Amino acid sequence: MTSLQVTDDAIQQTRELRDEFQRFLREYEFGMREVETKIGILRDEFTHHHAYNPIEHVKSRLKTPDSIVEKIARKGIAEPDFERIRSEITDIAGVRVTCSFVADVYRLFDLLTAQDDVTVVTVKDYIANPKDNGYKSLHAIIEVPVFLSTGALSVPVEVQFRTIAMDFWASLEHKIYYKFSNQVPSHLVESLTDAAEAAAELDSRMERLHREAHGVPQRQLAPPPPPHVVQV
Ligand SMILES: Nc1nc2c(ncn2[C@@H]2O[C@H](COP(=O)(O)OP(=O)(O)OP(=O)(O)O)[C@@H](O)[C@H]2O)c(=O)[nH]1
Ligand SMILES: Nc1ncnc2c1ncn2[C@@H]1O[C@H](COP(=O)(O)OP(=O)(O)OP(=O)(O)O)[C@@H](O)[C@H]1O
Repeated sequence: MTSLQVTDDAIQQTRELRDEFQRFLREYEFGMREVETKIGILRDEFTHHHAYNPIEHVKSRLKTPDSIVEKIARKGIAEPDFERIRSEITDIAGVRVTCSFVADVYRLFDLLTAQDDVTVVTVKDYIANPKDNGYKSLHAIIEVPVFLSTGALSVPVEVQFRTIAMDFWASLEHKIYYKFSNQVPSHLVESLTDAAEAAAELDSRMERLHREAHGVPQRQLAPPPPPHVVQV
């Protein structure tokens, strides 16, 4: 049996790499918390001043080290260092905002991205342009400042805005793909696409109902995205 010789130097280097990785992830956690705070303030302000809460729920997640490593491999990043990972993987910090209605999705997006300290990096409007499988959501990579003892840092955060119906569909679709290890039988793929249409129809009906009940003028459904939205 061969014995593994681990030198003190190697142990020290491994510890330093671990510490650096933890520091790296912490920056994203801080960025995520900044965005959570911004969304929380918008929700509270809406609730108090407009007697209406456009947000159903907010879910945040920090990508796990395993998921980061898997994505590095998938993207074919040959010699990953922290700088490379920072520039290539922009969804290490993620916040998902689930809204009641499609109009609220765009309203929240506008209110968040109009803030002075928020920089919009990319926007993918999968509501105006759903994916072939029927996936709908509005995605934005934004950068927010984080103030550390060493100075200010700009941290990218992926924010996904969607309705409850879109969220329900996406979560089921994700589970089905996981269950079949991405080899989903074609009849299920078709059913999922049909279900996405049914979810979109439900969104429209619920929004119409809501507007009628509150005496709000009906809007043209499937509105043109705001001018600063980059189409996919
Ligand atoms: N359930 C489900 N989620 C999706 C789908 N497409 C995108 N998403 C979610 O949205 C995230 C980002 O998707 P995109 O904005 O299209 O990003 P991308 O083109 O995959 O680019 P990378 O993030 O660089 O891989 C994914 O990590 C998922 O969380 C889909 O078809 N089904
Ligand atoms: N921006 C986000 N906000 C909140 N949750 C998210 C966000 N993006 C993904 N998630 C959720 O986090 C969980 C794990 O995601 P993970 O980082 O492993 O993969 P992913 O981001 O969905 O995909 P990929 O690795 O292709 O980017 C899943 O349940 C996913 O729905």
